[in-house]
Amino acid sequence: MFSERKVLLVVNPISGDVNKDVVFEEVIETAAAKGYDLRIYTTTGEHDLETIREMVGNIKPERVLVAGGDGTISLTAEAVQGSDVIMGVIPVGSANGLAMDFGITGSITEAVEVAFGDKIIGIDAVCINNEVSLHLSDIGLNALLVKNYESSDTRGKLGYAREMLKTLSEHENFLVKITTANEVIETEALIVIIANAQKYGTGVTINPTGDMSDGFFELVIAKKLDFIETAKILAGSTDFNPEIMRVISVEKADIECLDKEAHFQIDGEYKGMVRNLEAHILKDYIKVAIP
Ligand SMILES: Nc1ncnc2c1ncn2[C@@H]1O[C@H](COP(=O)(O)OP(=O)(O)OP(=O)(O)O)[C@@H](O)[C@H]1O
Repeated sequence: MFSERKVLLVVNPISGDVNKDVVFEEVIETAAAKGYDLRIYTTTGEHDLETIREMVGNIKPERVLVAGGDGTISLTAEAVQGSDVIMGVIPVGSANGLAMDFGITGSITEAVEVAFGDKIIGIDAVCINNEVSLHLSDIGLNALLVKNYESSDTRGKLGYAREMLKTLSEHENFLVKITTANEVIETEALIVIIANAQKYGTGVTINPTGDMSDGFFELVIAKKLDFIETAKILAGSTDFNPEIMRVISVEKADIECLDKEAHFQIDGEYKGMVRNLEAHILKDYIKVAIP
């Protein structure tokens, strides 16, 4: 059947440990039932951004469905950004923090239903040193953990715990100067998080007030690991002890590490050591189908 309504499915064959056959079956069936002409792209790990961008330009799909982890979702968002295309998310990665923040937590069948559904919202992104962060980026402790985890050969929860202990013993606090439209903060920090979303892929909420569509991002500045403040975060409280933790909502910020370089990660990908970061919001970066 020839249809003017086209949908492109992007699948990362290696993400998570989920058999992608179920994804193919569900999407093929639903696309046919809804009268969509379906095209499929399987990522290769090489030049995927350019290829998806080119396919979107040529095919002009109404929607692009993406089945993968956070990495593949961010990549696809970047490829379709600037068009009117709606992105549908089928979370099948080892880290699905982004999908969790979109409220997409059910089965593959449910995710496919949502991806073809009518509830659409605009999602902001944060531009950090000319790179795009859809989710959570940071300098300090967690970025060092991402680095250690990436370079270790262990996987899973046990491997994560082992790298966490190693990271805690290696990490040193740093001095940071943060300049926003309203204030200049100079402080010692364990971590500074640039948060568009609320939760890390592990499910830990770090930014309870985060709203991906409000035109702001949050800076979460923590000076030390503190049981009470951590418990408050987990309980969704925002009433932090300012001596230990601050959360501020901004549209733009300059961050300077004053005494040494700090480890830096964007959306779970280690980016090396940095001295300076410039971050600003990219309002309404992409349209996403949500439950
Ligand atoms: N066909 C492929 N072969 C090997 N690597 C691939 C392939 N397609 C995509 N990739 C790689 O997969 C990574 C993205 O994985 P994604 O985030 O979707 O899933 P994940 O299971 O959550 O992965 P991770 O554990 O690395 O977060 C990218 O590094 C990308 O280069």
